[in-house]
Amino acid sequence: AHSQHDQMLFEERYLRYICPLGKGNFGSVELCRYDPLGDNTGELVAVKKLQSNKQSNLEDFQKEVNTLRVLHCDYIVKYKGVCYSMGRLNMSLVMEYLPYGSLIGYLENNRHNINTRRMLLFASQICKGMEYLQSLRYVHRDLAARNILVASETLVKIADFGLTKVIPHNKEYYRVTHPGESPIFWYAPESITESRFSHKSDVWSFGVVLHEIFTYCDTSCNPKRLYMQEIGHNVLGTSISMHLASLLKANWRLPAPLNCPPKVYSLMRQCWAYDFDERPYFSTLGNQIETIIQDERE
Ligand SMILES: CCc1cc(O)ccc1-c1ccc2c(C(=O)Nc3ccc(C)nc3)n[nH]c2c1
Repeated sequence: AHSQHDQMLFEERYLRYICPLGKGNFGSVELCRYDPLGDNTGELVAVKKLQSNKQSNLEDFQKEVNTLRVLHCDYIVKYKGVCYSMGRLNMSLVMEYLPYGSLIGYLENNRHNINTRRMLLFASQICKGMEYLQSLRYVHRDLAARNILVASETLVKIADFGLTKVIPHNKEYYRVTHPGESPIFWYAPESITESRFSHKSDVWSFGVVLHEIFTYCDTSCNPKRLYMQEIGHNVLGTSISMHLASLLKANWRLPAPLNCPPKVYSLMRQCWAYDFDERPYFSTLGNQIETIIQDERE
């Protein structure tokens, strides 16, 4: 059991704003120091302010907190608590601060001293984090390098559970009614065409994350750009997602990244099996990655 202090309540008056951490994918996230002693010895935390306190946002926010509160895994960004301000009208989510930021920036800025083994280490950690999420019947639905944070030179963690859903016990998948702004270039075919999300659609997205890692998140060959080159930039008529779905149905896949070991590209292709039943589980993916790491060591 976890002691009560785990669900810490952060008092707004001790939460010192330092700087913005990025508008990006997480909503507006700020770096703060929680400094009750007022001597700058308090811990650094990442704080996401709840957008306008529209009732719907409040419910979504509460859902995100409830999702996060139960997650305890070395490869998932730790939930620290909430901060209420203006009475209980406004809420902020307080998470552990990861000092190296998103995996995208880290790979782009450090590509010259990141070798295949470190890339595979990151991949195996994401695999373990996803295996843990699945054990709780969570489907992440937005697994992408932008949602992976770097804790240290040898540790990455899965972040941003704003889209995570729990699969009902009597079903194998989650159907989304309001796809909203969808990251379709990370989506499995069944997610594009039927809004069907499952552990196996997360596996598809993991394959795209592998591709991002082995291209050092180079914007010149990111998934969206490669797919759009193939689809053609001046597509009219049917929506881009329909073009993408037919491209995948025709068995076109993202090409092997430069210098990507064949065994790693074969892992990606397994994740991109059109039929979700043929895609591997995160457990088998993790074992295959460990084996490749061993081979790289020899
Ligand atoms: C609170 C929002 C949230 C919500 C959720 O559900 C899961 C994770 C997070 C989250 C999002 C971002 C961060 C960050 C960071 O952005 N760190 C950094 C460090 C250095 C640089 C340059 N940029 C950036 N650290 N911990 C973070 C937790």
